[in-house]
Amino acid sequence: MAPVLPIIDFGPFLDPEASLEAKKNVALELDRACRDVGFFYLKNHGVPLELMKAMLDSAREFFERATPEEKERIALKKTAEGGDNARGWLQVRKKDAGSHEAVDMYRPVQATGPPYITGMGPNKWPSTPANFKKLSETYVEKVTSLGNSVMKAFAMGLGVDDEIFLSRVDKAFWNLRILGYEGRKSKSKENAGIGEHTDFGILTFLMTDSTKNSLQVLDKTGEWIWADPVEGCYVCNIGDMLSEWTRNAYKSTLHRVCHNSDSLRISIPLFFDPNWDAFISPVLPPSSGESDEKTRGIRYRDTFIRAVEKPLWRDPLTPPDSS
Ligand SMILES: O=C(O)CCC(=O)C(=O)O
Ligand SMILES: [Fe+2]
Repeated sequence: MAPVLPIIDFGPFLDPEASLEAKKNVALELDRACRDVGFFYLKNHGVPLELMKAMLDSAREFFERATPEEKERIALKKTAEGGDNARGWLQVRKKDAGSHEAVDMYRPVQATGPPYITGMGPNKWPSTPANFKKLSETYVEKVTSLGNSVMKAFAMGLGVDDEIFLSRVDKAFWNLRILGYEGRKSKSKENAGIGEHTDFGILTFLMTDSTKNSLQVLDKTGEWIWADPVEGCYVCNIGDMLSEWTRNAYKSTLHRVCHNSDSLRISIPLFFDPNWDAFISPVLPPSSGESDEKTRGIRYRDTFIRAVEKPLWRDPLTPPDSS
C-alpha cells in the first residue's frame, strides 16, 4: 500500500544551484504537512544512506549481542544513585503499554556531578560494537546539520526571520536513541511497542529497519494509520515545542508503536531539540479575536526535566485522554 503521509523531496532546499522559487516550494510543502498532520517522510535529505545503514546495523548488533553485564554497566540510573536519569540503557516492561529496550545519548555537556542534575551527566556509550560512538558522532553531526536546514525551511514557510530559530538551535540538545523491540516469539508476555505519546522537542528524525506494521500515527479523523518505512527516507514529526513555537499552527501528533512481527525491530530516532537554555515563545501573532493576555513561553530545560521525570508512554490501545 502506498504511504499515506506526504513524501517531501528536500533536495532543492539543500542544492546551492536551486532557484529561490524551488526552495520556497519545498518550504511550502513542509509547511502544509506540518499544519495538516505533523508527520512527513523526508527524502533527498543529504545524510548518506550507507551511514544510516551502518547505524541500523550497529544498533542491531548491540541489541543482539551486548551482554547483560554491558547493559548493566551503561544502565540509566536515578539521580540519587549517581546517574542523571536520562542517559544510558533502559528496559521498559509494561504489560499493556508496550515493552522495548533503548539506549539514550545526548549532546555532551560539562557534567555537573555526581550527583547530576537531570540530563547533565556523561553519556554511557555502548561498547558493542566497538566503533559505535565514533559512528554515532558522525551521524549526529550530519543529522543536526540537516536539522538546521529544516529549521531554515520552516522559517521560510512561516514567513519569519530564520535567526529566531537558528539562534535557539545552534547548540541543539539532541538525543540519539537506539531502540530494540523484541519479536513476538520472545518469551516475554508483554506486547513490544511504545504507548501513545507526542514527542516533546522540536523535530524527530526517525529511521527504522524495514519492518512494517509497527509505527502508527493518529490522523485528523481519529484513525490510527501505519507509518511504514520508505526506503532512504526519514519519518519526521513535529514535537510539542515546535507546536508551541508556532502557536499550535504546526501539529505535534500522537503516535505509538505496536510491534507485530516475529523478529527484532530496530529504530533510531534523533530528537532535534532546542538549546538547553532556549526560551521558546510563539513566533506567530495571535489570530484576530484571539486574546494574548497570558504571556506564553517555555524554557526547554524545564520541559526536558519534566518529560524525563514522567514516563511518556501510556496504554497504546486506549484513546488519548484529555489531561
Ligand atoms: O520506534 C518508532 O518507530 C518510534 C519511536 C518513538 O516514537 C519515540 O521513541 O519517541
Ligand atoms: Fe515518539
